[in-house]
Amino acid sequence: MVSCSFVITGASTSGDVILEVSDLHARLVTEQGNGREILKGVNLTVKRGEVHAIMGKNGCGKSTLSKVLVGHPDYEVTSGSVTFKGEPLLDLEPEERSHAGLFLSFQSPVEVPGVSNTDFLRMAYNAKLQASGGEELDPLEFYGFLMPKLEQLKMDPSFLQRNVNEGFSGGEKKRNEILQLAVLSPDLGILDEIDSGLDVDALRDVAAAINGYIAAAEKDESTNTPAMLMITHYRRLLEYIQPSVVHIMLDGKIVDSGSSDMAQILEEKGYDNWM
Ligand SMILES: Nc1ncnc2c1ncn2[C@@H]1O[C@H](COP(=O)(O)OP(=O)(O)OP(=O)(O)O)[C@@H](O)[C@H]1O
Repeated sequence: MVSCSFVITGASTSGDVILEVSDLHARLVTEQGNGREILKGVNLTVKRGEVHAIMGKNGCGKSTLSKVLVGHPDYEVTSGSVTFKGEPLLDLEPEERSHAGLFLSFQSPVEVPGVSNTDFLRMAYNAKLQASGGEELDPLEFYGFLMPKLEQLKMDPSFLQRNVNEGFSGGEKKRNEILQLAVLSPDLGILDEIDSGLDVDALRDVAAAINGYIAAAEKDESTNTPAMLMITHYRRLLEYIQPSVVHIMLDGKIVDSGSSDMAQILEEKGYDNWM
């Protein structure tokens, strides 16, 4: 079993608070949503070097939380606050949040016909470099940057020539999300049900790719220590990637937080234990 407790030593920034969510309320502003409140007072503190898992019943607001954090236009924050790396997050545009170091993996990654994976990754990487005043990488330089990432994640280079997610299997799409994560190396990576729809082997491969990313981030002294927030329904993922904290979310709120044992209790007793 590949297991990794993501408690990073070495980097001086490990342990700093990276995300602070305080009494966050948000409602839907889509036509069908009818202004319904989904987040009803979420509190969450994530420090560098930690992996947090959020588990909760269908429809309790887990994905909404992740989308509100990245600034999805379907939701409006009605009260509460979020700071990211010590600065207010909610006034930033989605693109600015990404450039600030926030990354959300898609639950159902979209296909982008006609755009090769390499070009897509290079555009995303260069946009981030540009935003921080860095110099863009040309295709050759980017290739040199990308190849070690592929090796870290044990991904086949043939992935790069194909169009983004076009014809990819479910497991390949999820691994491609992890490749994007590794290229952008965000301060906080949010993985929304990265394990959904995967068979046992694909889950192991995706978990190994995440652990590969974590191990590389651990060694890389040139970047700040990142943190991860994983939304999942299944304990199985947490057997491969051991979280620092597990949160239980019910009806728009985090109602309990604890060690990874909580996922075991959840499996045995169900959500009734918290209702
Ligand atoms: N864009 C939207 N339009 C209409 N309803 C929405 C939208 N986004 C979320 N909702 C509703 O808000 C509620 C919370 O949804 P959300 O996706 O956050 O739940 P979840 O906890 O991630 O659920 P699951 O575990 O099933 O993925 C659900 O009732 C959902 O139908």
